[in-house]
Amino acid sequence: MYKIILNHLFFSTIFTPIIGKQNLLVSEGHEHERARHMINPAFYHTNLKSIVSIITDQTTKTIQKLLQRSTLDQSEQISIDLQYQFNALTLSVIASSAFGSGFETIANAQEIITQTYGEVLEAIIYRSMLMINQIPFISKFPFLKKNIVDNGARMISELVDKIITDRRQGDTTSLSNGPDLLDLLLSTVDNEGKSFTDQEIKEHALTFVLAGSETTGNLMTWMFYILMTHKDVFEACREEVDRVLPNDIEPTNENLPALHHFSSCHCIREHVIDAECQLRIPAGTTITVNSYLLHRRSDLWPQSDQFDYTRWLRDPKTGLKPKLPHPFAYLPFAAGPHHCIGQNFALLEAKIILAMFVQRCNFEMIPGQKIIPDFKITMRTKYGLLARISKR
Ligand code: HEM
Repeated sequence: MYKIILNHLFFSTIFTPIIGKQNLLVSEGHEHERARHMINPAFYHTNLKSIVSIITDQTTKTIQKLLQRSTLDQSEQISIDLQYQFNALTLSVIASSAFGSGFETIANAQEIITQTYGEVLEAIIYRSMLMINQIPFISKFPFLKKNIVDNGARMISELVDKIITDRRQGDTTSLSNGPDLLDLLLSTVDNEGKSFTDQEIKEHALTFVLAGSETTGNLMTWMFYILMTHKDVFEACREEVDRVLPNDIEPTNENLPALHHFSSCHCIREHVIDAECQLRIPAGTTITVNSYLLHRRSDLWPQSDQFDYTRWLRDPKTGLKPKLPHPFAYLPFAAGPHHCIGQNFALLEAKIILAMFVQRCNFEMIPGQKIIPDFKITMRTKYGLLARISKR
């Protein structure tokens, strides 16, 4: 048996222009271990409690905006692209959690994070697909969207510098009733009592925004695709939310644990992991696990191509989670030292968004559209997910 050491070349070459090199996603070895140790506590369940109000606030705003749009013209059948909306919502949740009130008060902050950040990412992915980013010599030539990457990255960097300075000076605060991710990054220290530098803080915050927006946005999109195509799943969720959160009560830390159905989410993502396996693979080899196929292996999962949330429900007698068919059979958040640090954050966020939409809205899919998975690091729907939303 060989321990396979992972090489994060893929992430470092592709995302460096926007997140730099001193962050969890890209760093390795001692630097990564130190940062992980310093940041881990922010994502413990107890510390995430203060994020709940940010998620409910942002979700309430999105629902209000969508319902207003859908009632503007009753005669017209307004169709809404849920993929676009969920990606925007999850981006505003993570940006509000990472940057606090600076995200709302600093001029152009929202525009830079929601628009410029997206444009830079798109340009980076475009250039990576053409292998430009991966060849340092060619990546310096001023063509194929290089100006979008350079100018956008500079604007984002200057904005986050200002956000950090403002928070240090006490000009901005967390948007929740407790410390946010920026507070944690500013206050945490390593074993020798050393804090992160401002450059490290900036890169970690930008990495949270990068790693924590579209991933969860796509999860929501696929969840709503399931709800709109599986009436039984939708009804089970609605029955539960009406029982646990009647009369549009907002999700809180107290009532969230009673939403059992909403904890059963499936996520799909291409990624690389550390693993032990029975193949002889030279040390240092980069391996990519196709989690889409892994999660559909019929030798591991009964009725593997069916969506069945009941396979994730806890045993009603013991309260225990169901046992996996193999420790590495389910890897939406990867495994090993680089596994997703934001897993608890993502599942908490998904649960709240799902519960509030099911509680307050009716939605149906626009007929005749093609839903085609599109693999670009994460898995989106190629043409979005068009739906009609109305007030319940
Ligand atoms: C459904 C949503 C999500 C999925 C499916 C997901 C999946 C993953 C996966 C597979 C990795 C490992 C990548 C690798 O092998 O290097 C990862 C890493 C990471 N994720 Fe997530 N993620 C999600 C949400 C989030 C959120 C909400 C945050 C932040 C709040 C976040 C922050 C990170 C960070 C910082 C890393 C790098 C960790 C490290 O290398 O030490 N993720 N994620």
